[in-house]
Amino acid sequence: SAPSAATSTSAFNITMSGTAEKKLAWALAAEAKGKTDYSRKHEKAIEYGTAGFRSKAVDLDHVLYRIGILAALRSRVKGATIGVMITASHNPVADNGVKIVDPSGEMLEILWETIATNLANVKDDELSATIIQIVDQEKIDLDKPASVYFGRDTRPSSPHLSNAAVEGSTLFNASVKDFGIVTTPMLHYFVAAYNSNNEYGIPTAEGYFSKLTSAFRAFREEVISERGPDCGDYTPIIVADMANGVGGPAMEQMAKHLKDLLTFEFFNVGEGELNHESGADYVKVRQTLPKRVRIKSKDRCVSFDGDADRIVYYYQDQSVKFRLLDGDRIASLVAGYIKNLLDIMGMELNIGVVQTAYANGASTKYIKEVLQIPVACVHTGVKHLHHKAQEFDIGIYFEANGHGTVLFSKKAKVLIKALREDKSCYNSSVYRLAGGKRSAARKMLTFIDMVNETTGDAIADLLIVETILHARAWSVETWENCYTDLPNRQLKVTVKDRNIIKVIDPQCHIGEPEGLQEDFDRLIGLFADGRAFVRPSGTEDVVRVYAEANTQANADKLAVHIAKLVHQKAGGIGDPPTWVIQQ
Ligand SMILES: CC(=O)N[C@H]1[C@@H](OP(=O)(O)O)O[C@H](CO)[C@@H](O)[C@@H]1O
Ligand SMILES: [Mg+2]
Repeated sequence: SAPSAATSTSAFNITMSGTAEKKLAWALAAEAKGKTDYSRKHEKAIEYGTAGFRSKAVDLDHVLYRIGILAALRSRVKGATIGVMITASHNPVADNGVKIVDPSGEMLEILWETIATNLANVKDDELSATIIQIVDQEKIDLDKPASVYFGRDTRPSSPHLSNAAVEGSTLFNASVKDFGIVTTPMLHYFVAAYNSNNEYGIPTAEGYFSKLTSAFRAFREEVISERGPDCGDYTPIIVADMANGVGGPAMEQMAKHLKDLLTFEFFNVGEGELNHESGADYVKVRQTLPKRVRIKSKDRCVSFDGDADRIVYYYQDQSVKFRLLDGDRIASLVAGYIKNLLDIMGMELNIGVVQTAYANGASTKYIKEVLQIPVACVHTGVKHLHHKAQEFDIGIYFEANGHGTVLFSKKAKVLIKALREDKSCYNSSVYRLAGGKRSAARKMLTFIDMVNETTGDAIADLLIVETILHARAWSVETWENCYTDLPNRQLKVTVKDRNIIKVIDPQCHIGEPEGLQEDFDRLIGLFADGRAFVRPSGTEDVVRVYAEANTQANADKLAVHIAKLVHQKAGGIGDPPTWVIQQ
């Protein structure tokens, strides 16, 4: 409705328009409800970190309520639907968290992270003033409609926290749609699809599964029509560890769509504790099989994380040795295949891979030197990778932990479509038309429909990996033979204040404490192929240590030495780290 004429209120003795009245009334109501139902019960500050707010679930009531309010405000600023996902991803089951999804499905704009952090931390009786401040600063028109989509993971605390957020949004007059238990990438997709007026897809679970699986099927048919049904060393059987998270129900639904093409053997689909001794993070960090999974030698296995935005592959070789194919491997596989299609199409698009310091040095070398594709290194956190990848016509980004996707620019899509349709850009200097090219263009376009361009998506990534392995007629071993990983080790160190450590660049060189980088450098110099760095985690109260070297024993040794230095120079808590304890 239109703002009403200016009025004055005796209580505040100021002249206000209808919107100002509404602002005050809503802000006061929010504060009153906050005090009674969602009060801030502790003094611990919380920060919108690498992946939103994360903490012990019991500390989050007020945060979720306030984020519900913020989402309703953000929706008005953007004139679009905003997403709120309640999850703490791979964290233990007692944790929880929340992230906000912006209109085109990407992570919340960085400027608003500060606004969110401030709103989450103010005292109960400062809530109305803070809300008013946000409304004024961002010039938010409360007469505009607002719409918020909600999703949550399988944590026992999630329904309650979701309700808190829904109440916040409802109080600010947002229309609310709760998708219940969904994967994080599904919620990103729903938001993007709805805001695109269904151009990106239909914003329902069925719309999501049918978009991805139709593309998967179409791609297979294209490959089979070209080369026949023989797919060499590729086998369509996958052992899948779902970490007792949202991946279980989602994958079971997806598998139904593709039961004639892929066979799954599922483990950890909800019978046990979330992320406990299973899941992508457990497998990646420990470099070992998840528990409660039965596999035979050479079975191709995957693990998702708790909210199904990460995937890692692995298998056991003939000598029962665990072999990991992580996010770096997926990036290499995808980049190599896309480059190949571009070569067939004769299309000179600007393609790049985005990694972080956690990428295995061997993968970076392979992508640069063998695939001849440029590699960019950015700070940890998907938002950084996503933004960097947008600078390319085709940007492939993956964190080593298996979180990533592929982004295609508008220009890339238009050119590839034109080539497939053999119309508008015919004879353009960008490409030459010849036999086989249109088939490659068709493949690229179905590939684009199969990836989730809004964020890393374990289900979509599984489908693209399976597609490429099938198209290349590769086994998991052929894939692994592309390059040999440098042995590496990750450790955690608990310190009094992890933010004492300041990194100055994406490679994580240390700015503070002073002199620590020089100590690291001296140590690293003693190890062949040595590389090591530390950074404060954005999701856990620890400093993370990463080291790689020519042998596993050396990588372990380097990691422990670096961890000891951190403990010593940055206020370590408890005993200095040793490898035995960390295991
Ligand atoms: C080494 C590592 O895997 N770090 C993860 C982890 O962040 P930290 O800031 O390292 O806690 O969680 C993030 C969110 O899932 C993910 O983006 C990131 O890659
Ligand atoms: Mg996750």
